[in-house]
Amino acid sequence: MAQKVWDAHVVTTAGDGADLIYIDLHLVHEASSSQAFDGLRTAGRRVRAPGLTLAVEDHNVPTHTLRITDPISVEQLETLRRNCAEHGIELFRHGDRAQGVVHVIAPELGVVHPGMTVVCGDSHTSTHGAFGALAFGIGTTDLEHVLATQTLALRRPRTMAVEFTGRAPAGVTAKDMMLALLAEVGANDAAGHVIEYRGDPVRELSMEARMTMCNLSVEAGARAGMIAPDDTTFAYLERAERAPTGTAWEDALAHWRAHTTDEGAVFDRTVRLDVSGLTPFVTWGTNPGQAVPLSEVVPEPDSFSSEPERDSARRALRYMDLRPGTPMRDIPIDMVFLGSCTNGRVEDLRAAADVLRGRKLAPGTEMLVVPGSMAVRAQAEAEGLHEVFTAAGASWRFSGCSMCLGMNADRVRGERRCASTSNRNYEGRQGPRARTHLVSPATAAATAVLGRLAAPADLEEPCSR
Ligand SMILES: CC(C)[C@H](C(=O)O)[C@@H](O)C(=O)O
Ligand code: SF4
Repeated sequence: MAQKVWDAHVVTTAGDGADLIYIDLHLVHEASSSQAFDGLRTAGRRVRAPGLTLAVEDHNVPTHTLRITDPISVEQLETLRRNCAEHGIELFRHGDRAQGVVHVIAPELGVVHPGMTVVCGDSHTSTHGAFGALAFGIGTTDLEHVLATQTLALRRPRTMAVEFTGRAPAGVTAKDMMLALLAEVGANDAAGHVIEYRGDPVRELSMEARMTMCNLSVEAGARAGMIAPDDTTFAYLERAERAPTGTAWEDALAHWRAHTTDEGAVFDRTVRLDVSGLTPFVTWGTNPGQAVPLSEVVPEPDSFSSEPERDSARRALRYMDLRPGTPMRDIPIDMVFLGSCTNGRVEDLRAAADVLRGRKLAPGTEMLVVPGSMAVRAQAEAEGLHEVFTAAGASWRFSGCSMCLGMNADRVRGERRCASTSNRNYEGRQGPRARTHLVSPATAAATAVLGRLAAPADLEEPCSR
């Protein structure tokens, strides 16, 4: 599938083993685009295809208010606004009905289609592979190149199949499947590859869950992650605001159906993972692959097979202030963050609300609920989910990247410990000394109620510990 999309987009060979490939959609946000626009201006160039470029304010926006006062945010957002106005690029501004995290709004609008090439100056562009698009993050130089030419010179990536087998037990989400995969393959194992997620457990996932899965591809070091389009994909797109209609829809469908992997196709690598025995996963360390089932204990660094892994585990435990052998369920949590382009879609909010309904946050625990987009926020409010969150004692916010990374007002203060539905648990990611445990939305909600890492099942057995 990745190769077919690639082949369909080669404009010419670019020398040095690279191809010049055409880019169908370029997504832009304030945190990574300003230098590229400056470069364009210095070179006296214009944006070649403003109509294929879409910009949004997400990383720097406050989520507690629609007023922006922080001077750095003001400058970043004003720069983006000027750049978009100068080049005629559509921009979704903080507070707009369709604003949100870039990787949440583009699929929602229906502008990401199977077989497309999609880029953004952002590593989690891999999210869009859930639609069978070849979507990947790019750096500033490439960003300027795409703005100027709508093409990119790249070497053809290698391919990797991740075959999920078996049947995921109830309560095991795409997030858990991916944390289990990352624990198995490690944080950089898929470098240079485009992953295709395959197998019945993938086919059974909703589009939201497929986006969670592809989003996390980059945490295995992969260039991109993809899932072949099927009826689930088409049904999602058919409802989207900007999807093709009428005969254009019929034509599009015929085209999209062709963008799947041929039977018997050979991948450069294949990894298999049986999901039948999985239970909710959580991270204990400072990379997303340092994860274990919630039912286990903090691992002993010496139990890892290589010295780099042992060393990384030792450093992680020091930063996380954890001792080997501690049951994961005994780890107290101060803050819970529900949101991000990994798990900030309406299905994620529903899963957390189902757990929180009629319950309260543990005393001393704070929870931030940040919808991935204003559309998610509106849908959640139409379903009354915001009332469930606020009744439980959580803070209900406007949309943005928020506490996923410490680039705006939402941060984990001091050395507090946060259970987060986002995708990265690096040192300082959520605040200078913040300690992050990556979890699914359901695990996040149960954790908020008990004030320690917990799964929803733990709430039903109050006397079990
Ligand atoms: C700021 C941005 C470029 C960055 C990324 O590339 O992913 C951010 O979105 C992240 O998640 O770390
Ligand atoms: S929500 Fe987090 S991971 Fe996603 S784009 Fe924003 S900062 Fe990056």
